[in-house]
Amino acid sequence: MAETKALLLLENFIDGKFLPCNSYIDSYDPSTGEVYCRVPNSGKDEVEAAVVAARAAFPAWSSRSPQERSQVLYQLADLLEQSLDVFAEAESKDQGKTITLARTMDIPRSVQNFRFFASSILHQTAECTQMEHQGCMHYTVRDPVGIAGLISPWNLPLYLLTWKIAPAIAAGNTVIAKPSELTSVTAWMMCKLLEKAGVPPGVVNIVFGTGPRVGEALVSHPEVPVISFTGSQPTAERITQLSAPYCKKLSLELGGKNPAIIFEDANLEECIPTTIRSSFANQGEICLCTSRIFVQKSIYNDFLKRFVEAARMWKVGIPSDPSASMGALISKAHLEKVRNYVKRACAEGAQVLCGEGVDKLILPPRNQTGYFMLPTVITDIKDESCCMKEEIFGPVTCIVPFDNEEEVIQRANNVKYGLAATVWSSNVGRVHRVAKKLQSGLVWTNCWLIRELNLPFGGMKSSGVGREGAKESYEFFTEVKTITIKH
Ligand SMILES: NC(=O)c1ccc[n+]([C@@H]2O[C@H](COP(=O)([O-])OP(=O)(O)OC[C@H]3O[C@@H](n4cnc5c(N)ncnc54)[C@H](O)[C@@H]3O)[C@@H](O)[C@H]2O)c1
Ligand SMILES: N/C(=C\C=C\C=O)C(=O)O
Repeated sequence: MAETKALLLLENFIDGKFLPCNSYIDSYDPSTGEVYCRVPNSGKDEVEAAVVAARAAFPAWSSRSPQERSQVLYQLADLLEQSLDVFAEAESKDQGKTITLARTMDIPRSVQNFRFFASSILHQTAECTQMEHQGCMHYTVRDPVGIAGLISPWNLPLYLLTWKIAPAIAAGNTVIAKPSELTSVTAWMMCKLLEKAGVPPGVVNIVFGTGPRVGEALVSHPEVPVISFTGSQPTAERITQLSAPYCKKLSLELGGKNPAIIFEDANLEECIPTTIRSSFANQGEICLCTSRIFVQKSIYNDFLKRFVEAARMWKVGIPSDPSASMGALISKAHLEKVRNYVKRACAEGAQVLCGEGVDKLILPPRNQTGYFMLPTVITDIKDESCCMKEEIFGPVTCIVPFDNEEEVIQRANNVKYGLAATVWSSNVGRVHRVAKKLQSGLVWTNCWLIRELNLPFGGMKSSGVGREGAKESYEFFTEVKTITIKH
């Protein structure tokens, strides 16, 4: 681990080698607000070097059998798992999330991403049809696209980066990945495992830095025909514009304004703790987090009281505290943005029942400059309010009453996003009916964030374009060809 003046110094990883950069940017520890790491401020030159390496590595890597590539992915998964604790500590320090979440979700899921695609690549099949009246058969073949550009956000750094790297290289592509400049450490640590896992130089290249500099250089490079992006909607718009002249293949996984719909026959013993988690896990910084809770009128007051009591028990603490439920938000700017939403809601006449501006946050002296915020519950708020329409991406959730099924479906759908929803009811017919009518790429009923990696993941409307999953990622990272044989 290279360090200068006690700061962690990251390097780009290109062609199997760690390379210094001409300039660096500061990266902050969200729990203290202090600079603790320096991240390469890469640009066009670094992307060019990565393209040269990825291009050279492509013929040999894409010619390997799926079985051979699969073995490499399994090796990488094992190595990552052997270092689970150090990766979890690094992710927690870099991102601000609790060590418990990093240890039980982020890093195990990163390991699982490699194992899952190591397995699923062995089970992909082609299509074949007959046209007997014309004496023809038709079949498809798939080939890796080439060099894939992978751009990921700061909220689930290694989890989301490996969710892209694993399917891309399993399908035979070589990749250039750009993690968020705010959370680059675990991606850099992973590079140290690649050689031992048997990943040849140039197959995985990682260039660090900001979106406008290195992200745009990657998206605009003519030799990178496929871009998989997870992040915000405004950035997706920019990426779409930049890649349009090259007709690039794009996968866009974007934000959400996710509703929870709670009917009067819901099992509140399960619903309340799960909805607390779906609202506040990872400081509310998960694209799938609930931020609008619709509760049927007959149980509204009871729900509100119990939910606020539970929110007050959701402990905010320093990320390394294993008993903390919530750590620090990602940055000072983001904390300000989230707080501003609460201020705007108050100005519109909404009530803040707990959290920001109501309860006192107690932190050790060293962490008082960190980016912490209490879980915040807002009510008496109109559906048209910015807090009910825009993605806040922080520990803020709004609770409103509803009368009936038809009304709540219409209100839940009345936002530009369509990523994830939860429905709580013990009436099986209603659960199916409502799930079908929601404009949402994912609907969890009587649960949240139970992931089946085989099935399509992604959003409708402004929440994205395309899906990720066993079949979907394979199709995205390959080009299909239809061959007709006349006999
Ligand atoms: N749907 C999903 O699966 C999913 C998952 C996680 C996060 N998200 C969304 O991501 C957002 C939060 O992440 P964020 O703040 O890091 O998003 P962001 O769009 O600011 O950044 C995401 C990535 O894009 C890069 N980037 C920024 N500008 C760029 C540009 N002009 N060209 C190329 N790359 C650029 C960033 O450096 C970063 O690596 C939220 O909207 C959240 O909902 C969606
Ligand atoms: N892509 C996935 C989750 C995204 C979360 C966003 O913050 C996944 O579980 O595969």
